[in-house]
Formats: sequence, C-alpha cells, structure tokens
Amino acid sequence: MSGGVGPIAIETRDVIKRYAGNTAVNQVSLQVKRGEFVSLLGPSGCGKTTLLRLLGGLEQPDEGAVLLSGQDVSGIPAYGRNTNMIFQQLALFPHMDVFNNIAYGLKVRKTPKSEIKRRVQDMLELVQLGDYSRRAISRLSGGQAQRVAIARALINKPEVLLLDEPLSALDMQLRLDMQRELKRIQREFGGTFIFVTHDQNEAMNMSDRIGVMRDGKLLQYGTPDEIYERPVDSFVAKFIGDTNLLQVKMLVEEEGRVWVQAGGLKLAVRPQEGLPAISAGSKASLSIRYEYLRTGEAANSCVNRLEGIVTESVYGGASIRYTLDMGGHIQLQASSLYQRGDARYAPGDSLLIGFNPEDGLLLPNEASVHRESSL
Ligand SMILES: Nc1ncnc2c1ncn2[C@@H]1O[C@H](COP(=O)(O)OP(=O)(O)OP(=O)(O)O)[C@@H](O)[C@H]1O
Repeated sequence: MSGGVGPIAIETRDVIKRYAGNTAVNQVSLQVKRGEFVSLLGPSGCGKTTLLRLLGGLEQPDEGAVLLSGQDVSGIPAYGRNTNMIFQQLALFPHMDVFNNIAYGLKVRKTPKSEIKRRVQDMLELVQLGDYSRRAISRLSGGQAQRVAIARALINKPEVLLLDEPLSALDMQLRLDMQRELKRIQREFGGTFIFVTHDQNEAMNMSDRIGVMRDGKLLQYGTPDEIYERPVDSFVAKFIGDTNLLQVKMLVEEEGRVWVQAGGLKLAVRPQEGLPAISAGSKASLSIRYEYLRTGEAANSCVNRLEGIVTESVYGGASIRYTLDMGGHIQLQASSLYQRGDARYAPGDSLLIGFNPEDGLLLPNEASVHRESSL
C-alpha cells in the first residue's frame, strides 16, 4: 500500500442507530480519506463506540448508509467487510505464542505456510518485535501486547483499521510512547486508521482530523487546528483545550468590530466568519483561550485591556496560570509563558490583562450548528 492521503476510504451518510428509545448515533455523515488518521472524540456515552461499530459492521444502521471504498456495505456483517478492529481488551489468544497470534487470520484463510511466515515476519518488523516471534503472550509487557494486537489486525491488510480506546489501560508514559508508535506504524503501513478516544490530547497528538461528538451527533469534523481555533460552539471550545467562556450580550457592530458586554465589561471582538450572525441584543458565548490573554506589560498594546485581582497563581514550569477576579462575578484564567526572571504575580496583586479582537471567538450558546469543515 502506498502512503499519503487519497480518495475516500470509508464514509457514513446520515447514519442513525437507535437502542430502545435511545438514539446512540444521530444522523452522522463522516468521510475519511485513504491514509488518514482520524479520531472520534467526545464524552462518555456520546456514541463514538457505536459509530465505530457501525463502520466495522458489528452494528447495522437503522437509517442511512455505510460505504467502504465507494461500495454500499450497509447490512454486511463484520466478517464480510475489509475492516478490522482493535478493542481496549486486546483479546489476544493466551495459549498461542506471538507468531501464532499474528498468523491466525492468514491460517483461517488457508494461506500457504511460506507466505504466512514471510508476512508475519514483515508484521513483526513493522511493530518492532522482530525477536519475539516465539514469546508466550503471558510474558509480554503491556506495550508489547499492544504491538502484537496491531500486527494481528493489520496482517490481512484491512482497508480501514478501527481502534476502540486501545491505549486507555496503559500508564501515562507508555501511553504517550504508544501514541507515537501507532502514528509511525500507520505511516509505514500507509493505512486508514479510525481511533476512538475521550482524551483530547491524544486526539490532538495523533490525528489528521478529529470528529467531535455529543449526544450522538457529530458536532464538528476538522483538522486539530480547525477544531482548536474555530470551534463551532461553546461545547467544542470547552472540550478541546482550556478556554474562558463568558456569557455576553451583543451590542453593535462597527468598523469591522463587534462590541459585546459581559457584566460591566465592554469588549471588542472580530465578526465571525462561517458562523451564523448573532443579532444585536441577543446572547452568545465569548471564548478566550487562556493563552490568548496577555498579562502585565504585554497587555498594554492590546485593544481590550482589563484590570483584575489575582486570586490564584499556579506555577507550571514553562508557564504560570493566573485566576483573576474581574469584578461583577466574572472570573478569567490566563496562562502566561514564563522564563526565570519574568514578573510574577501573587494572590491579592492587581494585574492588567488584555486581548485583541481576533483572539476572542463569539459562539452560539447551543450546539445549534452542524458544520463539517470542507474536505
Ligand atoms: N448495545 C446497546 N444497547 C443499548 N444501548 C446501547 C448499546 N450500546 C450503546 N448504547 C447506548 O448508546 C449510547 C452511546 O454509547 P457508546 O458506547 O457508543 O458511547 P461512547 O461515546 O463510546 O461512550 P464511552 O466513551 O463511555 O465508551 C449510550 O447512551 C449507550 O448507553
């Protein structure tokens, strides 16, 4: 298989899946290109696993269609599709060694022995377990077992590999290592991987595109940059990264700026491209990422300048996070890059903070928009 991103590998069209009165997946349309690494991200119960199982044929849609390489595969069970799945419980065969675990799919298909040997060896090289062929499964570390599961799932060259939180049982350091490993394996193998996680950092670290889900809906589908910088609503803004969300009232739009009011504060923000216009007098959310708020000297040159009282100061090595009381029950958090010798503020200090119109994002309050970033 060649690397790079190609035509659409797998796709859902308005897929709906219901369980006894509960709509687990609600009209989801998703397109994943060949060679992409896509994560499905969202809180517990939002429908990620159900969507993955629909892609893999472990569930069938009540409405809508699933297409694999342009062919409608709705109704075709998992064994009839050229997809494969890895679960959190890796389900390796404990009584077989590494070789036989990986070879299993080929043996079932009665592949000639010499070919099995060659392809298992290729897979062992891919996952960097070249010398582990005869090792018992019980004698593998957590990370090695993950690699065996990946090799076993890839040996039949599935068009799409579906991964359901396979790293969530690993401790933090190993989990970070395996994130990098999975990306490397995906690049070398050149396949299409779809990965379910509820960990936003994991999704950001690994993905070409992220699908953010909530209540069975795909709220937004885009690159990590798009999702972080242009979230479609306040839920996505808060779910990915740290952000201040202020309830604001729209005042007027003038000279390319929208003036909004939050408590006693009047703030200028840039009108939003690609989002529905919010009319004067109505309510919206203003999202300002912690790191977009400048503090101290740096705030002086900002269009919006505000004075707050520090209520908390948390030292994080490379940065400091301040919590500020802005009066009128408004609290803001600001994260400043920190180098030894920089000014530091303590609880009780007054601190000037600021941001420019382009660093504030006005968002509709509800998840009332459903936008897919253009492919
Ligand atoms: N087999 C089933 N029968 C009944 N309800 C189900 C079934 N599978 C899932 N659901 C329901 O569908 C909804 C979506 O579940 P799903 O497992 O897809 O969510 P998820 O986002 O993967 O959650 P988690 O991160 O907790 O695994 C939930 O309300 C769940 O209870």
